[in-house]
Amino acid sequence: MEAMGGHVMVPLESLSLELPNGEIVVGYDKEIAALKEEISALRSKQRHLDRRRREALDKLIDLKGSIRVFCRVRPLIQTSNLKTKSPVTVGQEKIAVQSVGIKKEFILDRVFDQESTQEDVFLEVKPILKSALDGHNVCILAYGQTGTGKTYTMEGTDGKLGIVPRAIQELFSHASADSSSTYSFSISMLEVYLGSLRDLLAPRQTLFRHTECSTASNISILATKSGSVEVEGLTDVSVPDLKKANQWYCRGRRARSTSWTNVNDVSSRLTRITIRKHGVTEEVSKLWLIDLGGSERLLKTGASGLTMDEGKAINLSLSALGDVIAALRRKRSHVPYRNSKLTQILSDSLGDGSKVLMVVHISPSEEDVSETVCSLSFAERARSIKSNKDVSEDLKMMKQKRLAELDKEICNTEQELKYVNEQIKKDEISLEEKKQLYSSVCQAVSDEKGSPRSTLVTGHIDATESPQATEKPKSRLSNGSVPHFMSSTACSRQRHNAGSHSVSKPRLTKSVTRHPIELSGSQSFSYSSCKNAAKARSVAFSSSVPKLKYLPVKSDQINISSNSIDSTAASAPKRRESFVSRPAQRAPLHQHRRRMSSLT
Ligand SMILES: Nc1ncnc2c1ncn2[C@@H]1O[C@H](COP(=O)(O)OP(=O)(O)OP(=O)(O)O)[C@@H](O)[C@H]1O
Repeated sequence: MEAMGGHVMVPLESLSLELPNGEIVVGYDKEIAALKEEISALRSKQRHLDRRRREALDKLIDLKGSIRVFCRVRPLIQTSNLKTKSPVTVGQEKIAVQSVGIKKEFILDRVFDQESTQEDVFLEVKPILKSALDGHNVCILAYGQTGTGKTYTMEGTDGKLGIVPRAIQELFSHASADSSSTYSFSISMLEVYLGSLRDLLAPRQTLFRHTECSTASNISILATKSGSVEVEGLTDVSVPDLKKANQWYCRGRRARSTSWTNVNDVSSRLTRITIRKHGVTEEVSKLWLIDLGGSERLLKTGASGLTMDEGKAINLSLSALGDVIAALRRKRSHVPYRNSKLTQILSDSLGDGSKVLMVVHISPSEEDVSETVCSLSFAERARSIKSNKDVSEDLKMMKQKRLAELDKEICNTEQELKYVNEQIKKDEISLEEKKQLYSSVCQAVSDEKGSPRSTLVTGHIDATESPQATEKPKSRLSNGSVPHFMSSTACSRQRHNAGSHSVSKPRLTKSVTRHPIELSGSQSFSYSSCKNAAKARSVAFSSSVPKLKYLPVKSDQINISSNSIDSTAASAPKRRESFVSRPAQRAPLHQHRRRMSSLT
């Protein structure tokens, strides 16, 4: 505090605030600095945990195989009263087909029986979605004979949502829970029919089935030098929230079902979600969700004409996909992506660093048994991991143990991350509240009418009777009902008890800390005006927000007016921010002394 023309100058950082309940708020800057420090430490922990989680997930997926194949058996649809035994027997990772002249067993990564629910399937899909959020390109494909449930698995029905709507939901919920990064998503949908591509989200849909199909698409596939693929001309809609994403997804579904009538079984439908993760660097990844055309063989259907062409096209597309997967599995240097439109589009999402999940669908009916065997043979070939039957028991056990360890590590890290994320959110809210409170005080200063150099009346101090109290307040501990930083001082409690008349007078309190109020160096506080401003402002504040009340004076910084020099004056730091008292509002010295002593 300095003396200026008979006015007492109080360092701005000495400011304290009084809450409506009489509590005194002190040490704001320390609180804010501590919070900032804590948030920064939590963020660094968050990055560390996220790295650990990613590494564990990568290892887990690699160990499980970057091309995983599941099988789902559709429930039996009874076409006649004749009850026949299903040729299919299902285990957890095993499926046996037994019929006249057929006895085969297939090993896959996971088999879902007829009773499996959409939730069961999605639970197994979830880890791969995390991989997509971590920056890997991911492909989830539904393969199988017509009518075996591909669309049911991918899209689902109203009450039983399939993988696509659940995945969209999961992406948004993950993005909102992850405070370490921000994500943005966009969606595209297209259909591949007879080797042509159709944009399902284009503003106007072109209906074509026969001659138009070769000319209707203006989509072209471009491979960039870096190996990524651009589908030029394909509509890509940015979706800021789940609602918008669902709206566009439904629109794409409608476009598909209303335009190319009756081609659903011979066309492949692709939904692409582009994930942008904004952090220090931007990571872009693609999540492809694909409902492939029916895989039945042409000979069986006895097709001719257009149906024959459609069958050939889908067969070409599926066999090209099979060839690509086989080449990838065998780690061949040449992967034949160019053999079909489908594999060209997916070329950067099936290869190195990508994760592929294929859900092969089969019918439990006796009449479909040969198609079932074909589909399962395709499935087994596609797996990147050798069948367990070729692996020794010891190795199997070791693998299971390692998988369980990684699973546990991911689970624990996610728990820790969840806790850290919540803590960051809480701290950020708390920090924001404190900053707002401070900015309100600053606003009170700038509201000072007329003068940019606002003044704060602190009371007159006689040269001979400078305050002696220099000790810190004994306790600022919370009484439990308010945060600890808002605990009352002895002074506030005394004043609160003393009645309202004393409240109206300017007071001196000890300041404990500096307050980093963002004022220009020339600004200072006027007690009276601030009090009024703060009172007025308290309408806008929540009821718990304090009004400016106190005139904190750091006693060891108290300086005396020009003609009476305090002994501490020489050592007192001179600050540009100061509060100047007005003689008319000076408090008698004895009042001041009493108050100062009450602080001890
Ligand atoms: N797991 C299941 N649970 C209950 N109903 C199912 C299941 N799988 C398929 N269905 C039903 O079987 C019928 C055929 O399924 P769906 O249309 O999904 O087959 P699809 O393989 O997509 O056929 P397409 O190749 O013609 O598109 C639908 O009525 C669907 O609701």
